[in-house]
Amino acid sequence: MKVTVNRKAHFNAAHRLFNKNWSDEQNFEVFGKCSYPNYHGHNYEIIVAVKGEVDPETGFVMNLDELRKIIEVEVEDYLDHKNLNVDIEEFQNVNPTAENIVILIWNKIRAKLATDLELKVTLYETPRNFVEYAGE
Ligand SMILES: Nc1nc2c(c(=O)[nH]1)N=C([C@H](O)[C@H](O)COP(=O)(O)OP(=O)(O)OP(=O)(O)O)CN2
Ligand SMILES: [Zn+2]
Repeated sequence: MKVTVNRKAHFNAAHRLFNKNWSDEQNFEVFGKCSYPNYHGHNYEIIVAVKGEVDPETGFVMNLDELRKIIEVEVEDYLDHKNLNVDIEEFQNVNPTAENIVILIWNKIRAKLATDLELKVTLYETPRNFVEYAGE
């Protein structure tokens, strides 16, 4: 019997969505206001869902305090109050869309979890725009 444990977190970050090979007009056509050159910010919310068997000795799938610490180091310390285009190595040549941000977060958390645990990350870029990634 598998159970999913969830932990919410948030970070604030600035970004600009654009393709460097396109003109400002082309970028505005595709990315709209998100392509403005001087960046803009979002209050990102995440839900980290870890699924696995309940350990009969602890009653835990995993200790949520351990998950809290992983998120703090891998997500909050890494992304909070950063300019994603400028400060984050992975976005030097990759557009920091919600899709690409959730993949980055998933990869960083995945590397810290036991292999028998399943992981899904949900990222809210705005209260109405959100993406999900489970490593498929
Ligand atoms: N597939 C994607 N589409 C869009 C992304 C994205 O990351 N992936 N990102 C953006 C913008 O960065 C941003 O999310 C849009 O912000 P905003 O216009 O404020 O979004 P809302 O729809 O929530 O605002 P409303 O008030 O409802 O207009 C765009 N597309
Ligand atoms: Zn944006």
